[in-house]
Amino acid sequence: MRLRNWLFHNFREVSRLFAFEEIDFPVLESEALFVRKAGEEITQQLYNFEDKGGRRVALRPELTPSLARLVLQKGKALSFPLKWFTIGQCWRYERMTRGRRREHYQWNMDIIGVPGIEAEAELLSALVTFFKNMGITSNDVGIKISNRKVLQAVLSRHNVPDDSFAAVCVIVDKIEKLPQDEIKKELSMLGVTIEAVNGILDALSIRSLDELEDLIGPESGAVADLKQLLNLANAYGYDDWVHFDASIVRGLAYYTGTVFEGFDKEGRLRAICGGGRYDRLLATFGGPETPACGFGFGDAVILELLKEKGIIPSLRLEADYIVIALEDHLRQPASTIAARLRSTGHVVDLVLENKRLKWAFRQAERLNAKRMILVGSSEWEKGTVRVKDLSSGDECDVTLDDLVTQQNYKVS
Ligand SMILES: OCc1cccc(Br)n1
Repeated sequence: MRLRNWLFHNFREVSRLFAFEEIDFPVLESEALFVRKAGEEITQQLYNFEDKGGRRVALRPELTPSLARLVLQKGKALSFPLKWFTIGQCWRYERMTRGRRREHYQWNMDIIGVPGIEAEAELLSALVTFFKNMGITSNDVGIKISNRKVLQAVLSRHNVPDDSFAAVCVIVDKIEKLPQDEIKKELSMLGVTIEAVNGILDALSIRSLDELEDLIGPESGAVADLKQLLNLANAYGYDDWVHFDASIVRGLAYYTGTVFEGFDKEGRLRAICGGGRYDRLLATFGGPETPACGFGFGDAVILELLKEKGIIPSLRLEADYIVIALEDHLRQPASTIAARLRSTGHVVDLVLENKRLKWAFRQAERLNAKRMILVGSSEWEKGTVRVKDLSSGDECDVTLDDLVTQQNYKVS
């Protein structure tokens, strides 16, 4: 929990810095929100069931569809653009034999209502800010960016029907995970000719925007968008973090334009985060055409990376005081002392049972307590308590008022 809270605090800090509003949605949604026909792994592993009311429901596998539903539900009450973020638990149903987690937490930031590439540039800046705040450099992590319009241009050149586009993207996203003949087989099952498949593979191997311009020309706007995105990256000061890479398509069906993916440069981990533009999603839920883009950032890979880099701080509990009544009849004064110290903002661990002093010293170590307050009858009869500094061992007797106001005494 300390690790998770530290990570989420950093997610929240970046979201706050970018003036994004936190939102939340139910973990349990109507199954229909996630049913899509593009063959995505995320929809094939839906943690879905029928509830006692006979409803088809699912534990959400991602957050973006819920966001789209909320935007539509709020409708005219919203003033665009929306800059929303959330951190939410997501689920999938994996066979346990695969030994993979069925739940994880995802940080999402989304900008709704901005058609321009400025929205993507802002989201990428948030990602880079997060990485830098965590002590990660552009030598450790990069962000590959591309645009699905590249694939769209290639497919239309080969007369692949538009309604296969999403399914083709889902298959092409697996290009580095499956053998090439498996990819070719799955694509040909979609009616993609072998010429088209080779056209796709050629396009994905492009590594420069000039090459891309030669291949698809200026019509789709992909080259212009990517050039402007790289210019904005330079203006923000994160150009050394982002690279055009045509092989990036991402595996979610609803992306329509820019796509991006954070990766570790040692190439040992799965994608750290990913996102893109999804201008059609709200329309598919019956809403108006609404430009939108966002990213998802899971809690698993980033923690693996931070552990590998050895940059997770020691997340120790830090108590100021541990208070112990040395005899049972002193329990009430001990409670009064703890309450008075806490009312002035001090972190106090009050020993609640009859414990030996040896136990209290071990507890103090566990809590990294700075001082111990020993409430003993002879001191208490004189209106004082014994304060012991747990690093120097020095101690002195102090009245309760001096203890709370930290005046008229010094124990180093
Ligand atoms: O990123 C895919 C995913 C979705 C839900 C739960 C888990 Br674990 N992983």
